[in-house]
This record gives sequence, C-alpha cells and structure tokens, in this order.
Amino acid sequence: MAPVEAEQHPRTALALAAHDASGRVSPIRISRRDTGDDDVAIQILYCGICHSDLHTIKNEWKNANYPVVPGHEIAGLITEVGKNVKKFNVGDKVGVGCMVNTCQSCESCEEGHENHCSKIIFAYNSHDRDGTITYGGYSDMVVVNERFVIRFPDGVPLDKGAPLLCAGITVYNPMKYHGLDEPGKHIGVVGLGGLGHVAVKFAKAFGMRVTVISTSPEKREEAMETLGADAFVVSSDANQMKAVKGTMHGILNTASASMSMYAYLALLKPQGKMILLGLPEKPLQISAFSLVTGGKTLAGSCMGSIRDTQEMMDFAAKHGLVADVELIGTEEVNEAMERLAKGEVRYRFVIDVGNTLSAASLASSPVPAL
Ligand SMILES: NC(=O)C1=CN([C@@H]2O[C@H](COP(=O)(O)OP(=O)(O)OC[C@H]3O[C@@H](n4cnc5c(N)ncnc54)[C@H](OP(=O)(O)O)[C@@H]3O)[C@@H](O)[C@H]2O)C=CC1
Ligand SMILES: O=C/C=C/c1ccc(O)c(O)c1
Ligand SMILES: [Zn+2]
Ligand SMILES: [Zn+2]
Repeated sequence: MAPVEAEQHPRTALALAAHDASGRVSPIRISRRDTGDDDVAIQILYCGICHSDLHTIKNEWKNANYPVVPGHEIAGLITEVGKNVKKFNVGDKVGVGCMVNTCQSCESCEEGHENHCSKIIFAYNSHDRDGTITYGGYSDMVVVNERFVIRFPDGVPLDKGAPLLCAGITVYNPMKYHGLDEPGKHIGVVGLGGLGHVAVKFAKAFGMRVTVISTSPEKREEAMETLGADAFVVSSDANQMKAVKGTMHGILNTASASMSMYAYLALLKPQGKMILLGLPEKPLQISAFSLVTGGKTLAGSCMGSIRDTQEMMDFAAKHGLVADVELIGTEEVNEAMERLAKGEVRYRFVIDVGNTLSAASLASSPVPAL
C-alpha cells in the first residue's frame, strides 16, 4: 500500500525524525489524528531510546519508511479522551509501548497474545489503518486507541518507568512463559544494555541466581554492586566461560549484534533454553551440535501482550523496580545514538521530551513541516 501523506491529519505536533540511514534525527513538524471515540490523546513527557530505534533509523532491517519518528517507550499524561473510553481519564499517567493496534479478531488477538498478530501496527514506521505511517514517541503528543495504553501504577516514575514499556516487557515475557521466573533457578543474561540490565533486575525480583555474560569487562562492578547480579563473565575470556559451563537453566540473549552461538549455548544445562531477544542486522552463527547435544532449546520472544505489559508494570511497582536511565534533552539525541551504537549507555537513554521539545527550544534549528 502506498503511504498516504501524513499531513492530512488535522493536528500538528513537534517531533524528531530520521530522514536517511545516517543514524541522525532532526526536528520536524508532523500531523496527528483527532482523538477518535476509542482514543486517548497523550502529552508525551518522556521517551526511552531502544536499540530498535537505532536499527530502524539506520535501515539495518531494510524496512525504514522515512521520515521515521522513532520511540516506543512513551510516557506521559492523558489530555483528552474519546467518548467511548472507559479505562482512562484526563490527567492519568500512562504509557505506550511497541504496538498501537492489531486486528483484534485473529486467534492471537482473541487469545490475548496480540503481540503476535500478523496485522500488528507498531508505534512507528508502520502502516496505520488509514494508510498513513505511524510516528513514535520522539514527539510532543500522540493519539492512541485506549486498548494499547498502559496505566503507570503509583510509585513508578514516568522517566525511569518509560523503558519498561519495551525493555521491561520484552524480558519479563520470556521469563513468564519459559519458566524462567522461578526462585533458585540460574539465569544468564547476554548483553548488559537496556534490555539486559532490566532482565537482571526482574530475575533478582523473582529470586533467581543471575549471571551476566558481557563483552565489556568495565561493566562488572556495576553489574554486581548496583544491579545485583550474582556473577559476571566476560565472553571473550575462555576460563571465565568454562567456569560457568553447563550451569544455566536459561539464557536471555539481548545482544544487538550478530555472534557465534557456540560458546553461549555451552553455558546451558542439559534441556536448558536460550531465548533470543536481540534482533541483529546479520544472521547468527550456530552449529546443530550445540543444540542437539544436551537437548537444548533455542527460542525467540517478541515484546509482550498489553495484559502482560500491565502485569509487568504492576510487578515493577510492587518491587520498586525501575530502569537506570540517563536523562537527555532533544539536542543530545544524536550523540546518544552514537553512544548506544558503541554499547556505552548506562543503561537506557530517556529523552526529556516535556522539557526540551517545544517550538521555543528548537528555535535555533529550522523545523520543516512534513
Ligand atoms: N525481541 C523483542 O521483542 C525486542 C528486541 N529488541 C532488540 O534487542 C536488542 C537489544 O536492545 P537494547 O537492549 O535496547 O540494546 P543495547 O544497545 O542497550 O544493549 C545491547 C547490548 O548487547 C551487547 N552487545 C553488543 N554487541 C555485541 C556482540 N557483538 N556480541 C555480544 N554482545 C553484544 C552489549 O552488551 P555488553 O556490553 O554487556 O556486551 C550491548 O550493551 C536489539 O537488537 C533490539 O532491537 C529490543 C526490544 C524488543
Ligand atoms: O524494540 C522492539 C522491537 C520489536 C520488534 C519485533 C519484531 C519486528 O519485526 C520488529 O520490527 C520489531
Ligand atoms: Zn524496543
Ligand atoms: Zn490479530
């Protein structure tokens, strides 16, 4: 379907958009739809920067529909509700994650696993029902069907809670559905970034033993002392890897780049499971022997349903679990993207949209209309 020009929508909003595969964003004026009967309008205050945003704007997945306005860790306040809206009121603290609609009638949708709907509409870079391309949370407002809106529980702050809307649910979901939420079990977390660091926190909240497997020796101290990991293994150190061989019930693999799976699969116990979460640009390298020997399972997991996302947020509130964030202004996003590409973030950049994305704050840079 050819994209319909988005300026047909009646409302204007400010946003940051990528226009090419350079990995950079710049201010833009976009349009948003009016608040429909089943919609809420949200003033966006914070938005996390997920590595998927970077994969997408660099066109690493070869599906970018420029201009791309990224952002699917959206937190803010409801400013308007449509006449059929039942769950929310003006002023409520809410969030929006990776999806903003699905078909609502297929088997996956009916079973409450709408994250697996083949007609899923992602928060950005996706064809919406009216043919326009969706724009994400690097923007001052958004209009979303209420079914795809998450309530922020008391005690979860909007800035540190925003990353839970993608990173949080993406790691919580496989823990819940693969039996990796049981006290005493040993879980490995590959990659200590946005997903990885919240995986450590959820696993500890479930009472598990957690080992981080990282390419970055400099993350050891923080992983163990601040995040609460029980052990830290540098993947390039054969002795360290050997010491934990065959000890893990499960591994969450959050690496954003391609890798050889051999040494990582060797860390699993017989019948252990590795769950792939990372979506690298290039294929992974794997030998059948790594799986067949020991009867191991290699699985994938994609985000989580709206029901599970709300459950995860409520669990986070109960356990005082939030992301470790570096709060940045809109003018720092391009530098943040460069640091994210190098694995330098501790551990999630969150854009302070409410305080730094306004026509006045962008006055020094031209804001082209789309
Ligand atoms: N399945 C799903 O539903 C979702 C998938 N994703 C995907 O998950 C991945 C991670 O996202 P996010 O946590 O935001 O990214 P981050 O960049 O924050 O973290 C990724 C981490 O991967 C590790 N890493 C990087 N390169 C390599 C490598 N060559 N070998 C091993 N480890 C490596 C680094 O950790 P260290 O320094 O510790 O080695 C890095 O910090 C992305 O590909 C993203 O697109 C994201 C959300 C949802
Ligand atoms: O950050 C989350 C992205 C998840 C995702 C999963 C599957 C897929 O095809 C995507 O384009 C994104
Ligand atoms: Zn994401
Ligand atoms: Zn569906």
